[in-house]
This record gives sequence, structure tokens and C-alpha cells, in this order.
Amino acid sequence: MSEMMIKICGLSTPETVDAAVDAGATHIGLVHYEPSPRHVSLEQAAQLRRRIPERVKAVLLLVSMEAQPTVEALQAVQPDVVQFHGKETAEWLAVLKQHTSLEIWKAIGVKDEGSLERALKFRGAADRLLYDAAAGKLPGGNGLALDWSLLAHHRHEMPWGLAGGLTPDNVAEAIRQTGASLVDTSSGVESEPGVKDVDRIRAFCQAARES
Ligand SMILES: O=C(O)c1ccccc1NCC(=O)[C@H](O)[C@H](O)COP(=O)(O)O
Repeated sequence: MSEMMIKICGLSTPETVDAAVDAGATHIGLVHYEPSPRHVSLEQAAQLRRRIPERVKAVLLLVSMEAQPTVEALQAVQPDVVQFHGKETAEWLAVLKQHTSLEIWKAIGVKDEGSLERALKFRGAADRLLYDAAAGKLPGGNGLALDWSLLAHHRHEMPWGLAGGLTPDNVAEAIRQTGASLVDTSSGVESEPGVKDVDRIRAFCQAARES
């Protein structure tokens, strides 16, 4: 059986990055989006990125940024993965893909089966789709779950991951229902918006790994 991939998103302190790595996270997400309570500047993101050991992937999350600032952010932070969580088009991601060896992920807000069908326009432009709840107050990180039953019998044509409202208490059931091999959480491991809880990070990683 292949290893469960676990992304802990929205980390903003050295202590919580270290805790997530120690707990067995395979991906660490850094959110560069000013309206988010998890926002980190490019300087902070670059510093946090340097703490992440080679075996763990650093994911830089950007939202609907113009081309030039996107390139500057990638140069500043040097992530392993860039996760686009806004209104980025497949055409733009395809152009970027020609100029970078980074893994490119595209978040998809899932409302219904049509959302899954429409996401296929990112085939060839993104390396992975990250299914999340549809945008709420923020484009992501709202602690809202999507309807897992939509993924239960879906024939996936691209690598994918599951996000949205996952917690230490529900992640095992989410994996059981959807068959996800990559799970992503942010609010579910926080004590308040933007404040990560080390015990919850550990509990989430354990529950995901043991499922
Ligand atoms: O986390 C944020 O604040 C955020 C802001 C803007 C766009 C995306 C954001 N987070 C994206 C993530 O990868 C989250 O882990 C994902 O949306 C799940 O969040 P949650 O439902 O809070 O677990």
C-alpha cells in the first residue's frame, strides 16, 4: 500500500512547522494571501521553507496573483509545490508549467458532479487537483467539508487530494468514503483561526496514517 500523504496547511511559526514535520506530515502549506489569518509574507515563507527537511514537500499557496508577482513569489520561497487557490486559468497554468519543474496543484471548489467534470480542463496544466469545499468567506481554509459521496465512485483522471473541513475526528471516515491518498487540513488543527494546535496536528497525522 502506498504511503498516505498528509498536508498541514497555513503554518506560520517555526514551532508549528517543526511539530508538523515531527508528526509525519508529508507536505507543509504556507499561505501567501493577505486577507487570510494564516498569511505569511514572502520573507517569512522563505524562512519557514528553509526549516522543512528534504523528505517533506513545501507547498506555497497563492490566490489569483498576476504573472510577475507569481514568478517573484516562487523565486523568493523556492517551494517544491505551488498550489493555486483562486481564479487561475488552465491556460495560465499551462504556460507556467512550460517554464518550471515545480509541481503545480489546482484547488477546485466542489459543489456537484459538474465541478469534477469542469476540473478536467486542468489536465496537462496541473499535476494534481485538490478538491475543497466551494469558496466561503475565504477562497479556502473555511473549515467546510464538501460532499464526500461525490468522490466515492468518481473515476479520477488526474492525481488528486481531499481538503475542506477535515479534522482529527473525521479524517479516517473521509478517507474511507472517498479513497483519498492525500488529505489536507487547516482549520481542523487550529484552536482559533490562524493559530495551529500542536496536539491536533499530531492527532490528525496519526488518524490519517492509521486509516
Ligand atoms: O487557509 C487559508 O487561509 C486559505 C486562504 C485562501 C485560500 C486558501 C486557503 N487555504 C487552503 C488550504 O489548502 C486549506 O488547507 C484547505 O482549503 C482546507 O481548509 P480547511 O477547510 O480549513 O481545513
